[in-house]
Amino acid sequence: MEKLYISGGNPLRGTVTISGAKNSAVALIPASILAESPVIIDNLPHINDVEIYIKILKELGAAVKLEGSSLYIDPRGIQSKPLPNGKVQKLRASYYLMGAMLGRFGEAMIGLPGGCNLGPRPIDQHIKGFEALGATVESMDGSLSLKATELRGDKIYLDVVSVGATINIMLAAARSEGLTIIENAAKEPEIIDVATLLTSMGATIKGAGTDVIRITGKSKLLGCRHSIIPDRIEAGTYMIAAAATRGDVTIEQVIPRHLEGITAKLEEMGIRVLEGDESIRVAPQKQTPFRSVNVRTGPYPGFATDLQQPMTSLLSISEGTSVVTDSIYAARFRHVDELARMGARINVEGSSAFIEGNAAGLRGAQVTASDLRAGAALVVAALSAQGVTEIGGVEHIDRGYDMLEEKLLALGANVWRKDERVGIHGA
Ligand SMILES: CC(=O)N[C@H]1[C@@H](OP(=O)(O)OP(=O)(O)OC[C@H]2O[C@@H](n3ccc(=O)[nH]c3=O)[C@H](O)[C@@H]2O)O[C@H](CO)[C@@H](O)[C@@H]1O
Ligand SMILES: C=C(OP(=O)(O)O)C(=O)O
Repeated sequence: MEKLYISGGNPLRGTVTISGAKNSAVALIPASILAESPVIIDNLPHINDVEIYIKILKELGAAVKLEGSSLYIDPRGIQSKPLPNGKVQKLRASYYLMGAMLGRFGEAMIGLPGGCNLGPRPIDQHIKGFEALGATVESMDGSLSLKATELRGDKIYLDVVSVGATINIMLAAARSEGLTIIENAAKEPEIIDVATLLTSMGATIKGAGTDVIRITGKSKLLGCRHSIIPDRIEAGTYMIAAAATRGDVTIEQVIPRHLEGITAKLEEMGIRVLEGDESIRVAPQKQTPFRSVNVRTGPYPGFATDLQQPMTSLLSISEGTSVVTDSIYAARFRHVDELARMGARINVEGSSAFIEGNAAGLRGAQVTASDLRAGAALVVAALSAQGVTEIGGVEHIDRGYDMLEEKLLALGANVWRKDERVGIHGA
């Protein structure tokens, strides 16, 4: 069992380069299934979710080669096979196999997805979309079976703004006959990224990034080359970590517009953030305590729920009371009890955390990450704390942070990983 150790208190200083976005990568890889010639995806992050997806594609019969950060996928050998359990349960984004396999073969049998345990995460809107396109969807023994003799475009109004449903419907619609219109679509940058790939493959997609997306499908899509957008959640995590350690960090290879939600909140706390064209700097701070703020998560361009947990750590070391409300995942507060072990004072009521900030800071402790961003929250807290923090549940963090220790070490953090069975890496 691996653990991450952080001896806190070092201000992070220097530059860090952000990797390609996890939530794009895990949609672009299955999107390649729809093509009838090779797809090359550049700027691929080296994270566990991507590794699992590569294995799934190989299992389906694709020829896949990873060279550095470029992934070559030849989807021609892919066969329609059931994937009831196993790897699909290890990540959330395995649900994209439903849209992609349905689009390519007119059938799919996929186990229900895994991913972070954030409370209920239904996929009824995905199913509603597939049914509107002409598929019959049946639930059996923890899997969904989808079948369509013909996929035909339709108008689909999403009852809930959903990233996954928007992308999944786009995938199936890209190989459907005629026009599909998604209303009340999600507007996250990763949706534009997937639309760009599908357009390069030959589909016609208008309106991605707005709440109405129009997709005109093609019976045959071809391969292409595509570079993944920067990971705004990884970037936001480093911004928060820089502030929490009162460091001076330039975060490179980002799209600052994608970071407006977090930038605005940091500035409201009195933290200096300087925007470049493709970089963002969290500059040295005055020694006065950070101000408390209230945060409410929302669909993009609102404050990202995936940054709510690390933000809670920063607010724990600010002055005054902050209220953090997660309107996307009401139960996304499993990090709170762990932060309490480090001295944070947080009460959760309903979908809100009431944080009594303590500018004197946190102290190292033994903690466990229950999910990916809970892990990020604990890393931020540990970097700022006095003493050593031992973080378990590292496998969750590895789902989404590319070269975390290497990047933190280069910024001056004192971090190492220990596998109880083998010894120490990266000290
Ligand atoms: C792989 C991936 O991209 N994961 C992201 C994606 O997850 P994911 O795509 O699973 O999240 P959604 O955008 O679908 O979920 C948003 C909200 O809609 C609800 N909902 C969703 C679908 C549905 O059919 N029915 C329904 O009720 C969910 O329970 C949630 O409350 O967006 C989330 C919200 O930005 C992020 O936290 C995740 O990092
Ligand atoms: C919730 C997340 O991921 P997933 O949807 O893949 O579980 C996340 O990236 O914070």
